[in-house]
Amino acid sequence: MIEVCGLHKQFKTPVVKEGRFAGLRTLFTREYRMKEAVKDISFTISQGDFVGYIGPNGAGKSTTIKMLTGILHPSSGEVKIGGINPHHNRRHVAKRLGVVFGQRSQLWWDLPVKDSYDILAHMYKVASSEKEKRLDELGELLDLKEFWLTPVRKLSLGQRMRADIAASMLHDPDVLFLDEPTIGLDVTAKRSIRGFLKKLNSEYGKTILLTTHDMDDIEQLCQRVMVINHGKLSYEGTIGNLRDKIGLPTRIHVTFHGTYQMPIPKDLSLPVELGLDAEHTFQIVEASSHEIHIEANRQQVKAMDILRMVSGWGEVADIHMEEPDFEDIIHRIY
Ligand SMILES: Nc1ncnc2c1ncn2[C@@H]1O[C@H](COP(=O)(O)OP(=O)(O)OP(=O)(O)O)[C@@H](O)[C@H]1O
Repeated sequence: MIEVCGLHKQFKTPVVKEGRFAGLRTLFTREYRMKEAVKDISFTISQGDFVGYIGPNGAGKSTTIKMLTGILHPSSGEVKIGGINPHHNRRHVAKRLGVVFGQRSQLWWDLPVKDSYDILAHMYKVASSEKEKRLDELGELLDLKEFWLTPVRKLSLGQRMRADIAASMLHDPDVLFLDEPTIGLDVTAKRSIRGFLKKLNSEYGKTILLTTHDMDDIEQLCQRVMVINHGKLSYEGTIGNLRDKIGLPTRIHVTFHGTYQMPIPKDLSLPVELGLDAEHTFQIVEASSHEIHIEANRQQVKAMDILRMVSGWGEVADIHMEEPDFEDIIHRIY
């Protein structure tokens, strides 16, 4: 569905002079600096995939999305959406794409929301009956009707984002590029947008590429994640594999009925390392009269093996596993 091969983007910016008449001298300068925003990126996204595209500020995410939509021309490399190059046939590809830039609205600021939809439907040549049908459906799903006739500038951020997402769906595209659609939203607004995006993907089969700094968006929505850093892809795969790759420990909390007997003295200062054998080790990081907390790298030791061992120490009442926090994992790779 989306094929990206050896994508590069360089920006040429004038070197800004310092000192007196700097602006004027910069204007006439012939000195430029090259900025490589995207370096040799290749990936494929299949139909119906929901992929997260993450990376620190300035990593090259928006530049990539702009190249995918045909807004920016790559310095080299190729993009194909449904087999078509958006730079050779932008209009054709635009019909299949819905795009939301969370930081910038595509709606007309002073017009009521519905008027913006009329203009967009006209631009995309959506028939009137089809437009009404789609607006009915989107209005219902995104709860738009309460602010249908309100000018865009008077909407709350959450309402504006819902209105923008609906605008991107008016021509019923099969691919959606969403650049930070939950930025600045409160918990309830985020939940409502996530619920809608989940539905679009699972029930309507839309292919979605999502850029976000909110790791909950990624965890709750994406089957796959791509990490970009300094313009290069540094990881592509599932969130689970990313966890394993980074090797942050899983925390296992074991509660016993009554007391338990560890094979080490309880007054020993913790953490202490235990092992199934020399290579398969885990750590006891906390221990109280009825409870122990264990940290283990699940690539090295299976949780079941640990549980088998601790069940020999006493009667296990409850077990709770805490996977490493996704924010921490991402922090490690940035
Ligand atoms: N039009 C431009 N001219 C010059 N440099 C640019 C231009 N657009 C982006 N850049 C530079 O390219 C790099 C990548 O920018 P980009 O906006 O793609 O990052 P991003 O990953 O989307 O960041 P953020 O998370 O902050 O939105 C940055 O160093 C940015 O300053």
